[in-house]
Amino acid sequence: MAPNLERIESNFERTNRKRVAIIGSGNWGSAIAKIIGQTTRNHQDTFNPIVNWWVRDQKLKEFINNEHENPKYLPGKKISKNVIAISDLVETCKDVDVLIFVIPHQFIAQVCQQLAGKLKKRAVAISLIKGLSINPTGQIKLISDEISEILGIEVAVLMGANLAHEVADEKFCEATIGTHNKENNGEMWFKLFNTDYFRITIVDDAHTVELCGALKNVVACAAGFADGLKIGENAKVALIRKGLMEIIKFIDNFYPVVRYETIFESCGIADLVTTCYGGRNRKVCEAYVSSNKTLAEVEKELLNGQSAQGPLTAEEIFVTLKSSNSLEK
Ligand SMILES: NC(=O)c1ccc[n+]([C@@H]2O[C@H](COP(=O)([O-])OP(=O)(O)OC[C@H]3O[C@@H](n4cnc5c(N)ncnc54)[C@H](O)[C@@H]3O)[C@@H](O)[C@H]2O)c1
Ligand SMILES: O=P(O)(O)OC[C@H](O)CO
Repeated sequence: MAPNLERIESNFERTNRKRVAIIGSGNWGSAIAKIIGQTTRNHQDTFNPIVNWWVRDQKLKEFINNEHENPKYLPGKKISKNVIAISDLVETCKDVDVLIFVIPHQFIAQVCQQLAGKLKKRAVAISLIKGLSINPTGQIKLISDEISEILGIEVAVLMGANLAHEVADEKFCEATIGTHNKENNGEMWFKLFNTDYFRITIVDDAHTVELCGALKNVVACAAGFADGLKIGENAKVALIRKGLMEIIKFIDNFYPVVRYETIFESCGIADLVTTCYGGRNRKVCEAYVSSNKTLAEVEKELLNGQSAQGPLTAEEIFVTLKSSNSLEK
């Protein structure tokens, strides 16, 4: 660590300011690291500005700590020097008060299991992960619930119309934080994420926020198919509208907690629309339906190690619907 950073850190070690760790260094993880680098420096009354960042790959970690940029997942965007890449997961999260989970959803269980019993007692977390988990009997589980069960900590969620490359360019957007009780940590989450170009709204409706974020990826796949098949803009929008109705029906059925006003926040219709026009799920599914390649092949060719979450989520939902006899003939 550079000597000036050591000095800053030792000053803050003596205070109660919260230590933050980011778990995930992909496309969104890197855009978020850029924001958190800024907000923790801007709010040194609340946060220790030295942020731990889990970067699995050793070479990538070294490059990031020298150049302050993630060349694989977010090339050309500088991340502030107070965000320190660490390749050991447990070391990244040691003595940390606030954990930000931002990895593709298929890896969350194995990552959390490595951290079980090793976190600070009063740590809290937020999940930026858009996806679902499924248990052996075919029932879906929210990723935030999975994190909470494995680690025994409170978990909020952040979802929204947030294409990572636009956020990294500091183009204006909104995002929704879903909490279970915003009196608890709402102010802290706002300070940690809100900037002049990344505008946060907080709602006490974490389940709806998270389900909107996960389910819109499936509709985005359908939008990609529509583009690949060239069925026209009117038909594509009809599909998005019907997709939204399906999302609401699914939430009503499996998590009857839906608050309709939450659908009108950034996590709802806005994210659905942005993903169906500018997202990776759309792109991968358009290429898939226009070629003879498998989804895995097009994902590899187009995304360079990034992960489209929609196809996996579609599979998880299919299993859930089948096991609950909810599939329409
Ligand atoms: N990219 C976006 O525009 C965007 C925006 C909002 C939300 N999200 C959501 O954020 C989540 C993370 O997306 P992302 O874009 O940062 O990731 P990504 O799609 O770029 O995937 C790369 C990440 O996966 C990790 N990874 C690969 N193999 C792994 C393994 N075996 N174990 C653990 N981690 C592994 C890599 O280290 C890297 O952090 C997803 O749920 C996504 O839907 C993405
Ligand atoms: O690129 P996608 O399809 O994973 O979507 C990215 C974000 O979720 C858009 O908000």
